[in-house]
Amino acid sequence: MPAANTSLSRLQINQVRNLKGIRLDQFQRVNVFFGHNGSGKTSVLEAIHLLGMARSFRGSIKSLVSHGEESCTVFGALRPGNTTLGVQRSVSGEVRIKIAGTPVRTVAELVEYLPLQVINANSFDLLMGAPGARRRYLDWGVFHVEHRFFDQWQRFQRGIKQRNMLLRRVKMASEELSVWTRELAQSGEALSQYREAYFRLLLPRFIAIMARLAPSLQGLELRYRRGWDKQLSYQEALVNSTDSDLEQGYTHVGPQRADIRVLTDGHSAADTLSRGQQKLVVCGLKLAQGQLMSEMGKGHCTYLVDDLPSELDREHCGLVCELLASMQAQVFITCVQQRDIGDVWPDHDQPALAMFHVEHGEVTPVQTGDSAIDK
Ligand SMILES: Nc1ncnc2c1ncn2[C@@H]1O[C@H](COP(=O)(O)OP(=O)(O)OP(=O)(O)O)[C@@H](O)[C@H]1O
Repeated sequence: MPAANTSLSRLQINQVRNLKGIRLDQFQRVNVFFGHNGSGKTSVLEAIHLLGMARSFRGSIKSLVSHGEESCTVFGALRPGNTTLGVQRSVSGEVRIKIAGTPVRTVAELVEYLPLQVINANSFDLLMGAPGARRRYLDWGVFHVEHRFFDQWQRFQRGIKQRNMLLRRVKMASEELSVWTRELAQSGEALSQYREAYFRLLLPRFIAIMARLAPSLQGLELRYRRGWDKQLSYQEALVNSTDSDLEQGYTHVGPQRADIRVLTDGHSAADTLSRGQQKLVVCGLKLAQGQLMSEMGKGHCTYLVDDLPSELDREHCGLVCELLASMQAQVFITCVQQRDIGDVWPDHDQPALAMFHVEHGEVTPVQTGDSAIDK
């Protein structure tokens, strides 16, 4: 089992985009990567994501591997305990994962070691995208605080696949369909209860964080929808929808349709908020999850924040930094100029900052007192 409060102490990156062979072991709690466009800052975050999740947070594995190479590898060591993680992905689709030198078969085993929260341009999907993005967000949180959730989630995925296959095969309700309906009702109900319990804990933390991040945003609300009529049990809802399920060949109701609605004064936040306000809400959602995780004794998650200053004015960028600092989580953050984060990170937390200059795929640690580079 991973230790509760892990942080990355060493990182080795081979053949990830323009990062050919990088070794870093000077990490602090807050690690800022600065440099010009196209220098490789986001690729460093992607490499850490690969280490924690065995996949990229943008694009395919094929695009992640340096052009002309067959595979990319990331190796890291965690504090405390010096547990090592290693992930190799090849363009042919092969995945190799090692924990403490021992090969493991599933990504689920890996993700517990370095729980990651990403804030980047894709995070706007939380507001603007399809419900799947919000379900993944919710499930990330439930997975990391409720160890029984994953079994139910897997059971539900198996159940819905079977039931949908059957719906396409048979033309009318059958004994076999009733069996799979009952099985799905059980796992779906359990899955949904874990999500709802998690959401109830998350909501007040999100609201409190938003009051600090954007006090002028009045009437911000999150509403959870579980994916079927709230007056009915899941079994009842499935039975009621059997006819249309048979007609169209798939299961219409259930946790696979769950969603979180984000509202401001009763209006959809996606349609109402400015881009900067949307970014603050996204940061609030991600920070609330990290806070809840550590309050529940599950340790800190690690934040990967790509280009924090974009879309935010200096004051709001500073507020996000203050919250990140107060969480005591390890943070890897990118910006164009050193001062973009250096100047807004809270004074009292400056000793926790490490700066890295990224240029043409090379990463160089910079003394924080050093004014040589574009501060
Ligand atoms: N598969 C690849 N092989 C080699 N180089 C690549 C590959 N994919 C992307 N690159 C290059 O790697 C560089 C690093 O891109 P990255 O997105 O990390 O830059 P960045 O520093 O985050 O830039 P920005 O500030 O513009 O977001 C870019 O110059 C890009 O063209």
